Amino acid sequence: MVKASVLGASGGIGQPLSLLLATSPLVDELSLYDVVNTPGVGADLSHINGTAKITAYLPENGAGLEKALTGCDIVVIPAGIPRKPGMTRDDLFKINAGIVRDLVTGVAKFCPKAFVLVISNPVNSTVPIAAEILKQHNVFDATRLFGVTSLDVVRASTFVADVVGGDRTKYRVPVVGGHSGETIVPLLSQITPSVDIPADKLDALVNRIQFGGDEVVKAKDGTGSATLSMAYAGFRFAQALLKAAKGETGIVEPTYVYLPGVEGGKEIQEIVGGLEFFAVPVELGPSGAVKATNPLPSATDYEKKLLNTAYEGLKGNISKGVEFIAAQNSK
Ligand SMILES: NC(=O)c1ccc[n+]([C@@H]2O[C@H](COP(=O)([O-])OP(=O)(O)OC[C@H]3O[C@@H](n4cnc5c(N)ncnc54)[C@H](O)[C@@H]3O)[C@@H](O)[C@H]2O)c1
Ligand SMILES: O=C(O)C[C@H](O)C(=O)O
Repeated sequence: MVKASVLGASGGIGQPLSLLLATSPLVDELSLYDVVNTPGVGADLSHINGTAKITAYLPENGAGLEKALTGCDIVVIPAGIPRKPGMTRDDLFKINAGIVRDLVTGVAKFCPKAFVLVISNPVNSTVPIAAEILKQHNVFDATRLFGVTSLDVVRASTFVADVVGGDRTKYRVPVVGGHSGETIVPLLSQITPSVDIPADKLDALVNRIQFGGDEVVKAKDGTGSATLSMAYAGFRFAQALLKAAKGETGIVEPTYVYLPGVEGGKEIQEIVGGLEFFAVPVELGPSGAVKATNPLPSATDYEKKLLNTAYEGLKGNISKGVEFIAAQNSK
């Protein structure tokens, strides 16, 4: 019996992500939680003749979150405001930091052993916030907390195929670092199946992967950011985790994790200048993150330059999240 929950289920990502989870044979119960509209979204999804039972909750002064989360094995969090043109993901911190703090407090209380998948931006900071909250409640297990960076991986496969041709579903690109602009580092020298990116196309391709989110924000012209591709990517990661939890082996997906708490992470932490959070391809298993793989030593000189820039950006983003919680504790 697998219970999944989507927090922010009525939103642009939440609805299509919930649709995908509702039709997954790996989910037995899907609980939808949002501050608005979950009765309607829940009624709608409950007419699908899938295997998942659909439940839907509004806050009800805290009781709704408790009911949504109790018994959950996996919690996906796309709650929070999206960007408008001209904004950075960090501009979302002011509002989304508090939303993630409160929702993860619910996770700590009502389903402390669940896998937690954070989509809400800025991921580089909201995942450290989630970790601090779970630590505060003495339930932090780094192998169960994931920043979802799958959209960068999905985009990388698509954009590589746009440049070199071939089957876009087959390219696997290790994308490491974080999830914003220059903290997103695609290791294009390690694509499988291997491809040669023409030297004169490399800068533009890397830039497109790093700033792919901006393309959508611009095209949506003030109405939000990527939702459908994000739902696809978020479902892809959730599904990988659920398959691994059921015992399927050999599943490796890039994700933003707390390095010191994942096997293989400490050695990566030394390379990335001591950063505690970093996205790398992670082997998934029944308990979540089984092993962080380390593609960094094989990075080309070109990629090492990108990595150095990413380290700088991430450092500030991570401490901003950690300090946000520390400041609240000292009040
Ligand atoms: N990780 C990624 O790759 C990635 C990709 C795309 C978007 N995002 C981020 O995901 C977030 C959501 O984007 P969206 O387009 O779905 O936004 P949206 O505004 O369409 O939906 C957000 C939903 O969150 C709900 N919400 C707000 N506060 C809440 C709370 N306290 N509890 C529960 N629900 C709450 C809102 O009611 C809304 O339904 C944004 O922060 C966006 O930047 C991340
Ligand atoms: O660009 C955004 O703000 C949303 C998301 O992080 C994305 O990469 O599409």
